Amino acid sequence: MFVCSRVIKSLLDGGRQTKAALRLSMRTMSSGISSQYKYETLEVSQPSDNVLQVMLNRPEKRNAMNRIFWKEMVECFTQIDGDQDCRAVVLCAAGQTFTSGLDLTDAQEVFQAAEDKDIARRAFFLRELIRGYQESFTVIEKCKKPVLAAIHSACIGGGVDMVTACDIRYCTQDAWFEIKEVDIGLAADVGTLQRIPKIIGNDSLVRELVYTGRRLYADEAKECGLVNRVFQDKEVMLQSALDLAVLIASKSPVAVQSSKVALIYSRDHSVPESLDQMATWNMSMLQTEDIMKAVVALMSKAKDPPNFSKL
Ligand SMILES: CC/C=C\C=C\CC(=O)SCCNC(=O)CCNC(=O)[C@H](O)C(C)(C)COP(=O)(O)OP(=O)(O)OC[C@H]1O[C@@H](n2cnc3c(N)ncnc32)[C@H](O)[C@@H]1OP(=O)(O)O
Repeated sequence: MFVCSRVIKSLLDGGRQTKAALRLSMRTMSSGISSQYKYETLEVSQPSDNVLQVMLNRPEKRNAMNRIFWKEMVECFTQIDGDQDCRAVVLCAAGQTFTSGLDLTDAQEVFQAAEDKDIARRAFFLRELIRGYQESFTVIEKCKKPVLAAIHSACIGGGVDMVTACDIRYCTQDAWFEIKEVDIGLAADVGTLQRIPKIIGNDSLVRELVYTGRRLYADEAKECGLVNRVFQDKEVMLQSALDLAVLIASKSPVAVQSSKVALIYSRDHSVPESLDQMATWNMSMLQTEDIMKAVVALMSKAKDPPNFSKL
């Protein structure tokens, strides 16, 4: 009886919330998502309900990562994490190149700022700087909404750091990846070395790529598991990435976002620790109305997915 009344209540609430959500989403679309997400190096759009597209937008510089970009990534993904209307994100890039990585001209100026400091102060400055740049991509992992990277053409240096922090990677047939840092005399320091071994699970290949800076082309990237799908061109890839984001956004946000948190936790912890985290997490999440809604929809063979409330 209790379960039954909860089901009916949740269905009724769902109806009310659908209308409210529809009104809000119409309002959002009419006021324009770009007025809520104002960035210089990133263009944010809403291609579909509950889905945001974040596009690197310095095509004339091949989307090189300058200091504004490093700052805006943190602001943008923090904003997305708190955006109840967003349930999945597509990360793509404008122009002919996905990204040429670190903006070498800008970086030179940034490093020069510490030149006249004493050696210890310069070291502290650089440490803070690197920690800040690391955060620009870790924020993708901290954002509970799944982030799908749609990569075309060149993905160099910092680009590999960035996409390895994403949940899912698609690329075009003409895509190539380059862990370029060795060629500019440094060890990659903003995420690639920490994340890529866990993604492709081939230590020998990782070391080859890291020590040589050679290009990894689309087919090999798929073969080793860096990407899971390769598309003939950018347009087809973006449509497929959007379709996937829409599908993810149709699921319970409680289920999807809890899964992301658990997957990242378990990557960094032992199986027993991760099972414990899962049990503690789900002792709250199992009480969600989403389970009831999903089960009712499943059992009644509903054509459309249930309307899950904002999270
Ligand atoms: C704390 C440290 C944190 C992060 C560290 C990350 C490390 C890295 O990212 S290492 C990788 C650094 N990047 C590179 O070495 C790539 C350099 N660029 C290229 O190889 C090429 O530009 C290209 C990406 C292959 C594209 O070639 P093409 O299509 O022929 O374009 P270009 O004519 O070369 O460039 C057009 C325009 O963009 C400027 N530009 C390109 N890349 C960068 C860059 N990385 N930094 C700054 N500017 C870049 C280039 O200078 C041109 O500018 P103009 O004003 O038009 O001359």
